[in-house]
Amino acid sequence: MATGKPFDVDALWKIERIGPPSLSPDGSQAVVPVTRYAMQANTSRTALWLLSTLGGRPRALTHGGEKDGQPQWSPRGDRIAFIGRRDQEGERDGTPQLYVIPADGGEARRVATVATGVEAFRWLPDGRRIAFISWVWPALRGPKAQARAHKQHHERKETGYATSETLYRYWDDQLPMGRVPHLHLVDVDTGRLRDLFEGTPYELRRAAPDATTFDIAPDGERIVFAYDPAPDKRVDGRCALAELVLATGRIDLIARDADWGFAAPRYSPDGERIAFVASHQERKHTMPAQLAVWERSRPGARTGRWAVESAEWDHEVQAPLHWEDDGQAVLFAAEQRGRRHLWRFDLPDRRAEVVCEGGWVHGFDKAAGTTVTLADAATHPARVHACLPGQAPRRIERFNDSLLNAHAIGRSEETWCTGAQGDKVQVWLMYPPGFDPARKYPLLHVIHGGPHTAAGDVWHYRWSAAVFAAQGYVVASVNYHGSSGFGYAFLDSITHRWGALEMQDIEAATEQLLREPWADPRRVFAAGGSYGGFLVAWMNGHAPPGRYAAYVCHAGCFDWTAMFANDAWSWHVQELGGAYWEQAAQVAAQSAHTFAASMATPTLVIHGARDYRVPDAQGLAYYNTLKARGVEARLLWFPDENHWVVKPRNSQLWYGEFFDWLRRFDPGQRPARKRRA
Ligand SMILES: CSCC[C@H](NC=O)C(=O)N[C@@H](Cc1ccccc1)C(=O)O
Repeated sequence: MATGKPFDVDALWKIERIGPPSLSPDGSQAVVPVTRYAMQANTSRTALWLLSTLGGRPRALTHGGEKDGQPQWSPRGDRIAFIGRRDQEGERDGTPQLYVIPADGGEARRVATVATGVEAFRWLPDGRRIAFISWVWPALRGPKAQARAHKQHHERKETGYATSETLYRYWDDQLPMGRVPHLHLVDVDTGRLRDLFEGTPYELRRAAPDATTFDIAPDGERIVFAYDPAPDKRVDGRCALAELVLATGRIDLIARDADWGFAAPRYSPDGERIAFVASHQERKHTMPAQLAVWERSRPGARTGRWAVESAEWDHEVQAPLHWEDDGQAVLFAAEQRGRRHLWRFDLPDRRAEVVCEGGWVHGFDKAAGTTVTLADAATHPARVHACLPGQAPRRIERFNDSLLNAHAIGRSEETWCTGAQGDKVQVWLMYPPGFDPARKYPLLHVIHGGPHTAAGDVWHYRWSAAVFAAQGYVVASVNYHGSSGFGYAFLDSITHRWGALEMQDIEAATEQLLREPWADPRRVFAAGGSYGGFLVAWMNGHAPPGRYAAYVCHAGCFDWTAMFANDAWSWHVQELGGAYWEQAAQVAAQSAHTFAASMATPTLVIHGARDYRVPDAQGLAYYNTLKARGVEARLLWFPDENHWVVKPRNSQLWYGEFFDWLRRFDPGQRPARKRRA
């Protein structure tokens, strides 16, 4: 018998969300950002916490910041740098800035005022300088000119955005007009700034450049970075690697191949090799990221050769990469059958082994033989574990234990069914707390997006299986054909034929689950976001009427032709097998809107106006189509949310509308509260 209160949206938002850890050089402490939300005020604050890997109690390092994020321990171990937006000496940060704080506590200090803001950074090995990313006007010289331009731009009265760029939006970001991401160097004690790309044609990739896009050599003399050499930057641009010599500013090409895309370079401990991820984009756009290593032709040389190391390993290597101290192996996370583990890839014998098992490993660090991981699972949010040499992993924080102990969370189970083409397809189930197979339960499919992502042993805030199950649903998440983590052939199997195999898999799971004694064929629902939203719209046009009692379509792709308005149009041209003006029939055959005439199942359509990945016109067109056809539909539209609903009060509304909608079409339940207008 499950004990505790039902796990609801309010409990979900009380969880303290832990971010990726950074270890002190001696491995004795980790620093993590922890975000707390206030539902009433609809706000959040992120503070930094120190976690002892040796057994001490967690300690708050910062308190004051609105959002103190991305903490990185300095190589000397004496201080921690982070990015925040704060008040200091009467000056309020207009853009995110770099701060340092003594590692044993004290006041945080702004390192410099960078008018154009700081995106991501890395310490240099001397512990006195930091390399960081800032978006700047490439033709201007010096921080003063940048500051003037930034002020002018900030104060302009016009709101229009004019561009001739191909890539001008990314997910929910409108890329800053006329600015590009440059690497900079700052002296932590003097605040002296230098734009390392000033006067060069170089810039980092424009699609969310982060700290994995560059690395600093162990001797502190060079920086390797990934950049797109094409004059016209695109979301699917193929990056090359180059190395900047700090003393002279010279930039040497490290690896460039028009057929390949490179990312996430990391120097080996001796600085003579660079590990990175490489994907053979020319062969196919779905080709996985593999582990590659570049090696100097002789010590200190500018030239070298690169080779793929993990070609025989049918997994996608996910950044960041981390060299083992002996230079013989590289650590990284990779998915496998609905879980994401931390792996160690041994270079001499090209073999991968799991070093920390998921759940889902979201972050890790390793120093002085100690590894820390940030990992969650379907039944609990992220936790931090430390693994000291020769010891079993040990949890080093208890941020959410008392909250979770007061609530009942259901059981999660990995099952399999026989899906499309006779292939085995994984299905994750989450049962309501106190599940009794002799009773009847509604079934709710929660369909993941991507399509090349996966559901699994992972905690979710926006699609919380724990919250859904607490309302009495058995939640099923099918890793349909196209999902990641099941090998390349499975991932690529849906290319140029979106919709068909995925739906066969979901239907196979429905069929199998309906054979369970607890299942009720009148109470089967399906909900999905983004590509999962596309699939529920597709199902609406293809599944026999009455098969599903109601759908929820969040940020769903409805019409692949109109999707040309999004930020990633060049990708889906490749996925669908052509552009709509060349392959009109092929594109239409994979588009949910083509089957509108068969859509008859009640649907709640949800969309955010600031979603540039799936523009809200997709959701509105779907909703309008259902209304025009006399199909019951409801629209939940957020003017201030993007692809995801991230504000506490909007999330509360989201879950409220979600459950109201399902209850309305559930013969086993009455609506919990009167429906709003
Ligand atoms: C490979 S195409 C889409 C890239 C991307 N995948 C990673 O998540 C994505 O944005 N997927 C969207 C849905 C979508 C699919 C195709 C084109 C645009 C958007 C998602 O499911 O989040």
